[in-house]
Amino acid sequence: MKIALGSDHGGYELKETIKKHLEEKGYTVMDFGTHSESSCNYPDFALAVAEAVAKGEYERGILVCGTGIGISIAANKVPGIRCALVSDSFSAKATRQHNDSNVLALGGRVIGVGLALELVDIWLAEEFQGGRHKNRIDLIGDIEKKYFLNHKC
Ligand SMILES: O=C[C@H](O)[C@H](O)[C@H](O)COP(=O)(O)O
Repeated sequence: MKIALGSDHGGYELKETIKKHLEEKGYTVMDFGTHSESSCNYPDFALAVAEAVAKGEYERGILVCGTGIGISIAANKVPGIRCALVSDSFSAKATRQHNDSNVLALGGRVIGVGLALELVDIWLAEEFQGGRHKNRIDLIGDIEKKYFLNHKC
């Protein structure tokens, strides 16, 4: 599985730890930055990762900012992106099973490394259940069509 990673300065340290963890597990990882703890703007990295996932260049994306909130809000503006901000294992599992989330957002200033890596592993392993959940994903797609009719990545 090919995974796109991104963060701002608030998520930089955790993003680096996640990158090492995923590489050790044999995943192909592309780091879209940021590449230091210097202050930067999370929408830039959300856009880069979200577009790469929306275009199908990467199967999943993982984004980290201080809280995970800003970067998830920004990623969810890209049509086709279902970015889930997660800080517990039940939600990590459920958002794959029910929402078919294709981007995971984490808060580097919120959760510890141990929990973050556990959430990443759960989220990457879990499958979408389809069925009634597929209908709801299609309804989300309808909302995108209503507002982004002329948009192309
Ligand atoms: O939702 C936004 C993120 O948590 C950012 O990482 C945060 O706002 C950055 O804050 P600061 O510029 O004060 O480090």
